[in-house]
Order: sequence, then C-alpha cells, then structure tokens
Amino acid sequence: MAISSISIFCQRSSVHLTLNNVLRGGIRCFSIAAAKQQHNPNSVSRKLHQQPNKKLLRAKHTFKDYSSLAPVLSPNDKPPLSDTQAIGTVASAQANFMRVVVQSEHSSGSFEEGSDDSSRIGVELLCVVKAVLKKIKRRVLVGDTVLVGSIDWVDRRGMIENVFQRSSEILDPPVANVDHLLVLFSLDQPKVEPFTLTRFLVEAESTGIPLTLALNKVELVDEETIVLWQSKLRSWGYKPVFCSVESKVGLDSLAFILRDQTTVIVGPSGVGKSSLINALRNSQLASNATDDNWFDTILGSKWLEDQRVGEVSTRSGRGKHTTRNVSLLPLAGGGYLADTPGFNQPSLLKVTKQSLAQTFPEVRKLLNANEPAKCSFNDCLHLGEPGCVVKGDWERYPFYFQLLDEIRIREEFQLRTFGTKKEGDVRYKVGDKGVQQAEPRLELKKHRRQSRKRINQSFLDELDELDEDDEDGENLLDLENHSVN
Ligand SMILES: Nc1nc2c(ncn2[C@@H]2O[C@H](COP(=O)(O)OP(=O)(O)OP(=O)(O)O)[C@@H](O)[C@H]2O)c(=O)[nH]1
Ligand SMILES: [Zn+2]
Repeated sequence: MAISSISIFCQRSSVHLTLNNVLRGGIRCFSIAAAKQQHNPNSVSRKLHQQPNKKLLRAKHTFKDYSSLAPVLSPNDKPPLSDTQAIGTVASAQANFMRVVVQSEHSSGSFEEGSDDSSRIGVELLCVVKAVLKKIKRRVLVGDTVLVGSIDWVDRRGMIENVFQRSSEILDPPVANVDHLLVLFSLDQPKVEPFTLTRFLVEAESTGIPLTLALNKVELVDEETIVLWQSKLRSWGYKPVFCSVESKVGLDSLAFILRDQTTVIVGPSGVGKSSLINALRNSQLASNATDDNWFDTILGSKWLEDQRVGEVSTRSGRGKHTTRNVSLLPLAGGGYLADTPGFNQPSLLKVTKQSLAQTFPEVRKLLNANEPAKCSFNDCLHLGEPGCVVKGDWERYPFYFQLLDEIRIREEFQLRTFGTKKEGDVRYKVGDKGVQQAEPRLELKKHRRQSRKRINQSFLDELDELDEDDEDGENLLDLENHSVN
C-alpha cells in the first residue's frame, strides 16, 4: 500500500510540476508583453511598420557590445591576478549574495593549490555580481568558476567580475559544472520502488552526466533481497553500490567515487541523503583535519554544520530549502557534494519522446549497437513497429511506455498552448492598398485574469525572499563579527 501510494504521488505531482512550470514561465512572458502594449498601444506597431527589423537589429547590436565587455573565460584561461583578485568556485547563492571559495590567487601565481601558510586557498568570500554581468544576462550559478575582483581580504568580500565557461549545467537544482550524479535510494524505510527509481534514473540519464546508483539502509534487509535487486539492476544496465550510513557499509567505496568531483545527490525523501552527506563529510573531516588547511580557513562557516532537516520559512510556512538555496559542501579530497532540496520530483522536462529510449541503458545498448542490430527507423519510438530492434520483452518496457505517454501529453500541451518556438512575435497583415504591415502578434490568453493561485504563489515567493534578505543580513553580520575577531 505504501509503495503504490509513493508511486502515484510521484507521477501526479511531476505532471503537475511540469504543467505548472510551463504555465509559470508562459504567464510571465504574457504579462510583460501585455504591459508593454498597454503603455503605448500604437507606437510599437507604427515603428515596426516603418522599419520592421531595425528594433531587433539594434537590440542584437547592443547585446553584442555589452558582452564584449566581459568575454566568457575559457577553462584554460589563466588571467594574471592582482592582489585583490582571485579565482574561485561559487558554493552557494542567496538573493544577491554568493559565497565563493578561493581556488587560486595572486601570491601562488598559478592554479596549483598553494602550500605555504599564508595561502588564501579555501578562503570563503561573500560576493556580489558585477552589474555588467547582469546587464548582459550572464547568470552566475552555484558551481561556476568565477573571477573575483575588488577583494577585501580582511572583511572577506569581493565582486564577481566574470564567469568561466561551464562544462555542464543542470536545471533542477540549477548547478554548473556538475561532474557526477549520485542517485540514492533505500532498500527499506522507504522501500525502493521500481517505477520511482526509473523516473529518477531517467531524469539523471537525460543530463548526460555520469551517474552512480547507490542503495542505502542495506542492514535493514536480508541477503536474498540484496541479491534480487543486484540482478534486477544489472538487467537494467546498472551496478549499484549497496551501503548503509547506519552500519558504515560501502561508505569508503562512495568516498572514493566522490573524490575530486562535483557531485549532486538525488533521491526521494527519507532515503538518507542528508545522513550520507553528513557521514561522508564528518569522516573526511576527522581523517584530514591535521594534514590539510582547506577547512581551517572556513571554519565557523555554515557549510561546516550538518545538513539541516525540516527547516521551514517562518513567514510563508513553506520549506526553506528550495532549489534556489542549493549549496556545494566542500570535500577534503577535493571536489564538492551538493544537497538537492526540491529535486524530489523529477520533472523530466529535458526528456523528449525521441530521447526517452536513450535514457534506458538496456535500450541504449541495443540502439547504439553496430549493424544489423540498429533500429531501422530514425524516428522510431520502439513501440513494436515492424523492423524495430527494440522488442517489448525487457523488464522496464511498461515503464518506458508509461513515461512516453506522459511526455507525449506534455509535448502536445506545450504545442497547443504556446505553439512552436519558431513562431515569430511579429505578424504581417495586408493593409490599405495591399501594403504589408507588421504588427506585434497578440499574446494568447492576454485577456485572462491572473489566477488566485498564481497571486498566492508570488506572494509566498516574496515572503521567502524577505526571509532570504534577513539571512543575508545575518550573514553580513557574521562576517563583520569574523573580521573583528
Ligand atoms: N536504518 C537506517 N536508517 C538510516 C540510514 N541512513 C539514514 N537513515 C535514517 O533515515 C531517515 C531519513 O534520513 P535523511 O538523511 O533525513 O533522508 P533524506 O534523504 O535526506 O530525506 P529528505 O531530507 O526528506 O530528502 C533518518 O531517520 C536517518 O536516521 C541507514 O543506513 N539505515
Ligand atoms: Zn525502434
């Protein structure tokens, strides 16, 4: 009973999330466009009629000019650093503030981590983002490698001046340069449920980032259950790590896999993600405290505290650890671990009907095999078409079928509601004397009132932001106290 309710809950809320995300994004666009039109109903149309493309060209030109002010740094760039500059990793973000851990700085003169006592490697800086980056819409994400300038080493403040090119980027939560995903489930309390697990695996596979599957709470089940899951998952194409935070089984293997990488942990509620993060970090702190000054420099920071559980916003009553507050927890062996509040319901937004099959390793193997095993059709959905190499005789076929249906419904909904992306925002009308006139395409649903739910939603968002501002205030005070000591 418990298992089936988990599965239904996941399915429903993810569909809900999917539609909700689409609607939220859409409504925002609509209201901006509508507001612009209200401001001056005729001028846009008149200007476009006179010189249809000039406005667009000018916008493009302006953007280009701005971006040349801060060209993206390539990962191999080693810009010369002054004493008030450093290169670091964004470890957390709240409202307008970002915490950056210094990776390399002026005195070391290179990217190698300094070994002298005065090294500032590992120092935590509270940073704001330079206005020009915002102007050219260059978003700075947690996980980004950034160039920090105007550093005040005493107060530990700085300004993010530029961002290095990302090797990867995930959306939910938004984290840059993720090297590895750890999909964590538990064998019991809550029991691993095949469809929910598949959903998480499909979402993880769709990022293209290497993943490790781990099953926790191994001490709660008998040998037979372990063997059963092992062979099941092998047939799905995975070699899981069986572990237990409680009895410390498998933690060394996980620590070894995580070393030197930026890993995001994903998995449903209650499987032991926070417990695992705490266990891995505590054991690493204990074994490295004496021979590495990496942590000494940021002792006292919130990052060193154990993962908080169940914290709720005092104003809105919602969970505080939303996707906006994801943070990277530094590991002694190099690399970071990210908690994933809000990653509980994989939205599958990046998965399309065509790409779904590739997110199942057991099908991927068939599809990528050399001729003649290859599927005969490029656009085959592998639903038993004659000549299709993917037969329906694999264990997860019913899950594939179910997810395909869900994605099909979402894609049709998007198409029906918003049209294709190629649709221009200008349309041409044949006016007086057969002259073609350009006018802005009227936005769909323009005349609809904003829903009460949406209004409540933005109200709650604003309350959360107030909470965040409070925290920023506290953070600043923390830092000020720090510098006095
Ligand atoms: N028996 C057993 N219990 C464990 C193990 N690991 C974690 N737990 C317990 O499982 C419960 C949930 O652990 P959390 O670490 O909060 O799980 P989580 O995945 O972070 O959950 P959310 O924060 O809701 O996403 C806690 O009561 C832990 O003590 C384990 O290996 N064995
Ligand atoms: Zn096929």
